[in-house]
Amino acid sequence: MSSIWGNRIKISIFGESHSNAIGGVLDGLPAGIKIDFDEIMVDMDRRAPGKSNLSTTRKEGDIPEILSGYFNGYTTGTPLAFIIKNSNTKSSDYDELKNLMRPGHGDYSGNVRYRGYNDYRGGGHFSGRLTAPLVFMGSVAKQYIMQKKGIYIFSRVKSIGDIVDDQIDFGLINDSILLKNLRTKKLPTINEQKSLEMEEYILQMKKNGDSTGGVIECTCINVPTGLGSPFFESFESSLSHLIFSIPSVKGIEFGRGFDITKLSGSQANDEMSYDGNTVKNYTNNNGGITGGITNGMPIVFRVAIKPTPSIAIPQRTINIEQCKDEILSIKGRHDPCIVPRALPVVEACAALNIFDYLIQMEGINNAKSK
Ligand SMILES: Cc1cc2nc3c(=O)[nH]c(=O)nc-3n(C[C@H](O)[C@H](O)[C@H](O)COP(=O)(O)O)c2cc1C
Ligand SMILES: C=C(O[C@@H]1CC(C(=O)O)=C[C@@H](OP(=O)(O)O)[C@H]1O)C(=O)O
Repeated sequence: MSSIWGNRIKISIFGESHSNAIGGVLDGLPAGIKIDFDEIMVDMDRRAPGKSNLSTTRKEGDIPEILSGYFNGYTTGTPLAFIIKNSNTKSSDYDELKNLMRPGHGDYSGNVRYRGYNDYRGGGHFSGRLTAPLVFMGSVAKQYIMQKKGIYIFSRVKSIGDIVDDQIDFGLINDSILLKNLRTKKLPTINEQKSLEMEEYILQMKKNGDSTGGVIECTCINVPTGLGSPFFESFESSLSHLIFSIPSVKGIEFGRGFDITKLSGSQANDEMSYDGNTVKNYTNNNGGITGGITNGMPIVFRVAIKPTPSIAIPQRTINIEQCKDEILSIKGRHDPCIVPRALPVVEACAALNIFDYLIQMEGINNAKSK
């Protein structure tokens, strides 16, 4: 099935951008987790539409309504089911898009895949809106892994177009980076001047009726050593599976990523030492994962987000009703850049992946062994 993920936990999402509601089910949660809804709303608001001039103008509260699995302030251990209402739909924006396929969106491939039965309004089930349930479930996972293991996840905008933020030395993640309180910012960067340049660039693209993409860098610290497996259940592969579920993602790289190929072995290897009882690496070129298994260093990965497909600049496309070529200029409400709203979604995927493996590890550690 296409909308379910997980091994130890199972998550599923449902709904369409213009249906009554979207939602999800998170199954496999331990009983007795206290959920802080104020904390969850911080992440929901970071993703929600209509919050800034860098976003689509559609306005939604994005308040999750719990249907089951939660009682007297704690998870019950049974499936946590919830909905998020859709209210500010404007389906007339999509009248002509029933037959005119938006280049870069899922309209044509989705029409073929679902034999024309797909709900095309607002992108239907293909919409970036379906990332709201992911953020809710990821936020619950974040709270669990933070409370249990002190795992902390943060992300920043690494680049927008050709504007690139400063490098972080991932061998040396320290409080000064964490204290920058990245998640309160509109376009979180390490170098604040870069953030201003990025904003200006996005607004220029918006004015031109165009859009832009960028790269998100996500870091997870205090992740225990030993999560993952070699081959098919490597930590990287399950995380990539989730990350590629985010509409608009075109790539992911870990640690030094593709650039590691430019180093020699002696430069690329992360040399090791004991720090008391803890094993540390002097560098983190492998992004905290070796052999498909976490090695105790921060997990560091970057996600490539393409430019928003729906743009006002006229583009060539097809009319599937009349089987002819046409020119399309899209007039609805769209994000000039998806990156700022996708940050909490990327963090949610990281949290859910860690959560899934932690539950497995705790099962293994609780089992009797010789
Ligand atoms: C948070 C978020 C917001 C998005 N907003 C828009 C949007 O306003 N307009 C648009 O055309 N695509 C938007 N997208 C991207 C499309 O949903 C996506 O490009 C489309 O489903 C096709 O999937 P693909 O890009 O993975 O091939 C958004 C994606 C996300 C994650
Ligand atoms: C509503 C959201 O973003 C939407 C994502 C989206 C798309 O094609 O992905 C298209 C737009 O939908 P509409 O045309 O209905 O305004 C965005 O506004 C959201 O993410 O919550």
